[in-house]
Amino acid sequence: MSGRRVGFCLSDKKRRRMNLDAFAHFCAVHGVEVVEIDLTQPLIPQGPFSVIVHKLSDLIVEAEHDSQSQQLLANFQSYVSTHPDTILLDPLPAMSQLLDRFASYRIMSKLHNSLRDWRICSPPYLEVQTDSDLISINQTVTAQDLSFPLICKTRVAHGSVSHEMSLIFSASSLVDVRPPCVLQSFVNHGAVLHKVFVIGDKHFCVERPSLKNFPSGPCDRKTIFFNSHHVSKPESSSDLTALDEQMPCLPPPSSQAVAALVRELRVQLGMALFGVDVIINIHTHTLTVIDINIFPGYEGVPQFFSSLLGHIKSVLDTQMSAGPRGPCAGL
Ligand SMILES: Nc1ncnc2c1ncn2[C@@H]1O[C@H](COP(=O)(O)OP(=O)(O)OP(=O)(O)O)[C@@H](O)[C@H]1O
Ligand SMILES: O=P(O)(O)O[C@H]1[C@H](O)[C@H](O)[C@H](OP(=O)(O)O)[C@@H](OP(=O)(O)O)[C@@H]1O
Ligand SMILES: [Mg+2]
Repeated sequence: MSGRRVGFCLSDKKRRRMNLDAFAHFCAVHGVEVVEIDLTQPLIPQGPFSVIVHKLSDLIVEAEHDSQSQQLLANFQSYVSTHPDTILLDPLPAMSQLLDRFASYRIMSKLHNSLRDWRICSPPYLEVQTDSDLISINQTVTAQDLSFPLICKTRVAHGSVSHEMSLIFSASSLVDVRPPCVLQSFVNHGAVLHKVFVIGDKHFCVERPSLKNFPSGPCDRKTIFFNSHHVSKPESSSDLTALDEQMPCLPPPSSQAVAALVRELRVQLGMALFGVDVIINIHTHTLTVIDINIFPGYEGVPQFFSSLLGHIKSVLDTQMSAGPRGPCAGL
């Protein structure tokens, strides 16, 4: 596939985490040139690009309050809009919806209906927008059928702040809620998380440590504050992830149900590179979706490089057979 230049726009952290240098070598062997895009420089001289793979989540979040980030993002958006034949993985509007847990949790809550046959759901949750929402929050928790413990997550879904969470065990501890955030019913799942990593029409399931079970219902226990990156990384191990009592092993999620979930989310999100966090309810064995991530780490997926290059080739082949057209989404 000669003459194909794939631009990458990643933070330094993400570039190191995905080992972009190694991916560039892998692609070069297969006749694809990988180019790192410098957003601080004019983009046109750096192009042209057949595909741009990016994770601009940090920049989009920073652009909310930083003029320099706003300018960098505007430059990128201007380049993309004036180069409709450059395929974006993934489209910025699709990515932006997953930066906001209010938006991503609305998508998750619809899965209950669209995937009813597969008994897939997501936990009841509550959007807490402002401090004034806290005045009636106890009544709202009850009215929205949430059950203690509750897990409290920031509205912002990506970036270092987004992983600071808390477990709230009773109404009296709702004073620990810091809006804007979501409150989600905690679902006992035996301290096992199933990460579903999606790359185009492929997906890979990876088991990870997870929060242990807690007694259902309100209890007089102090709020637990934790960072999710200390709970569900491959090496995570703490009092929070060690079960207090033995329990029978749960069956893994059905591969057909996971495939149905991925198919539905690919359509709902209009994205190719995302992760879905799934747990199995220990009481109902229901497949429960608790989180969706933009361009995750794909740790534990040895096929990541070949799958990503395969997807890049497939979207280019599709574009080639369709001929030049307007703004392209990298679906
Ligand atoms: N509703 C829930 N019920 C039970 N456990 C939960 C629930 N929500 C989150 N958790 C636990 O908290 C961990 C972090 O939650 P979540 O994935 O929403 O955070 P995150 O910061 O978006 O994580 P990441 O971005 O690393 O995927 C999960 O891996 C799981 O162990
Ligand atoms: O934009 P951020 O840093 O929040 O993206 C995170 C993402 O939310 C997930 O935490 C990823 O972890 P996995 O879901 O386990 O892949 C992180 O990937 P990692 O390679 O940095 O652990 C992203 O950074
Ligand atoms: Mg998660």
